Amino acid sequence: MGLFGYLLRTSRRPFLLALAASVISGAAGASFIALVNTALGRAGHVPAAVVWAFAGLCVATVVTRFLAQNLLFRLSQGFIYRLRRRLVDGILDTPLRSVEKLGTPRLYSALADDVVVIADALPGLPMVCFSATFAVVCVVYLAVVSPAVALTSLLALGVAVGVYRMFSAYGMRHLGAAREEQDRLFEHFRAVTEGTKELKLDRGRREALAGAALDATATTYRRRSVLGLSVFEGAAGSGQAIFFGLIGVLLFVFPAVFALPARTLTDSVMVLLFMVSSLQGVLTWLPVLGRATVALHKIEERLEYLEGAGREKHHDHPAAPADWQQIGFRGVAHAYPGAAGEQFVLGPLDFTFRRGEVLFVVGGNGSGKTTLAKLLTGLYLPEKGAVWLDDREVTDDNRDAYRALFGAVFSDFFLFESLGGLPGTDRTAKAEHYLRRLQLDHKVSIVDDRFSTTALSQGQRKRLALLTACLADRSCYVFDEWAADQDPVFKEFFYTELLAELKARNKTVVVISHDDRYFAVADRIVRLDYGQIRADRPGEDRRDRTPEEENSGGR
Ligand SMILES: Nc1ncnc2c1ncn2[C@@H]1O[C@H](COP(=O)(O)OP(=O)(O)OP(=O)(O)O)[C@@H](O)[C@H]1O
Repeated sequence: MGLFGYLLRTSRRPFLLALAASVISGAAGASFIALVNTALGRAGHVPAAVVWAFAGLCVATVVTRFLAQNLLFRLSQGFIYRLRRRLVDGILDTPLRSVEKLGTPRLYSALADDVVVIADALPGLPMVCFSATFAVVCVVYLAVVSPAVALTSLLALGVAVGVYRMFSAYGMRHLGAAREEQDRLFEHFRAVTEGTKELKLDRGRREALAGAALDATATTYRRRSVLGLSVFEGAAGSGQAIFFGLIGVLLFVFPAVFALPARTLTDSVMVLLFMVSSLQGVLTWLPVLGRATVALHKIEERLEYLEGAGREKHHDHPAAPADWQQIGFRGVAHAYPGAAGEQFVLGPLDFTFRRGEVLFVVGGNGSGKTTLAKLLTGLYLPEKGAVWLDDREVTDDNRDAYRALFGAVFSDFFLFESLGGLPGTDRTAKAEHYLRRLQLDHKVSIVDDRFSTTALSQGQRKRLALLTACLADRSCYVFDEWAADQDPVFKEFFYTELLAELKARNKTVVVISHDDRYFAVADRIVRLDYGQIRADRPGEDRRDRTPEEENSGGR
């Protein structure tokens, strides 16, 4: 669907209002030209009514044009906001796994670039409406002056539209191909911004990635864009040439064939010149419209993907019972398809997480610990089996409330600067308390409900993430290799003080860890091995295992 159709569907009333204002403005503008011609024809004997009409049309053209522009500016800003909002809501409401499959570069590209391309194109819409109406009124005026001229102009308009459609189909193909390259460009940009250190250290990779690969993609993008935009420019040039040709026909052919009076000829040519200058703006805007149409298709494609992946329900479901006693996995399984057809499968798992226990999940790299944590926290939906909270199955209807039981720090955590949304009117005091305990009070303070800085070492940033999780005050915590970046003092604090404290407050704590030195603090240790639970035993019992055994079992 084109930009006009989309606007009509999503913002019918304001769009039609703006169109009406543009149409009135275009009609007033063209009538103004006709009036000028009439006044020129009277050669000094102009009736007062014409003078008043002249003044009225001056004011009407300017006012309605301003009104149309203003309405469309508002409409386009609202449209952009709603488009971004739909994308953001789509990302937040779509199951995490589907968002992961789409990948951040594609989402960034839609949010940051496509929306801006559309925003750039929208202000041109009033001009199109104005010019289209202007052209219609001019043709009507020409029909009054000379039906033959009007018919020829209509014919020229028809040819111009036909040529444009032919060109634009071709141009759109190239702009579409350029847009595909843009996703790849964003992937390279991500590699450059997130892999700056590695690229600085490694000239070979820098040249391969930031040089050859980026250049190749950028070159294809540029070539396709230039070709697509040039085709549109070509369409604009052809449109202009057709109108110049029309004026030539009027000047040199019509007087001979139709014996047109000189006055009629002058009027017609003058109107056509105004028409050409009014259409000129539209013609230069066509490439912008082409890009915007491609961008809109891309956004619609992303939205369709997100919506097709199934919306998660976020409604005001009653909170999960605060006194829950256990979370049960019943035949829970999750599979990641592999590149060469092979896949990693976690489960099917039958397992119970008990209230108030400290449970360590151990196992080699890639054995499925993080996947298990995502299933436990309700971030991944089980592909098979079900998660049960006491005697209630976690379903689409109550998953949002179920997720509210968890506080988590994943190994790829995101640190929010703001404390907004965290519970408690005294959260600043609590945050300051934890800052002292985590020995960050000399670095960070709370200013206006935000951390004064998050420009810290990775271990310190993880401490802030832990602080945030603690402020959320949930009944079950998941820490995915939290201590991996901590110095010995903080490892000790985490494993011996914090875990004990959380347990004393009847929290369930699931700790993914490779720190075999501290396995003894666990009430229970679960060892994963190639996606299966190989051992589920009390904390003490694992002492007969070597660290190598504890950490084996990945791919
Ligand atoms: N986003 C993903 N897409 C495809 N496959 C994935 C993805 N994440 C994980 N996997 C696959 O799932 C397996 C288990 O990954 P997971 O992150 O759960 O392991 P882990 O035990 O937490 O590993 P580690 O100790 O290295 O953090 C991996 O071997 C990998 O093949």
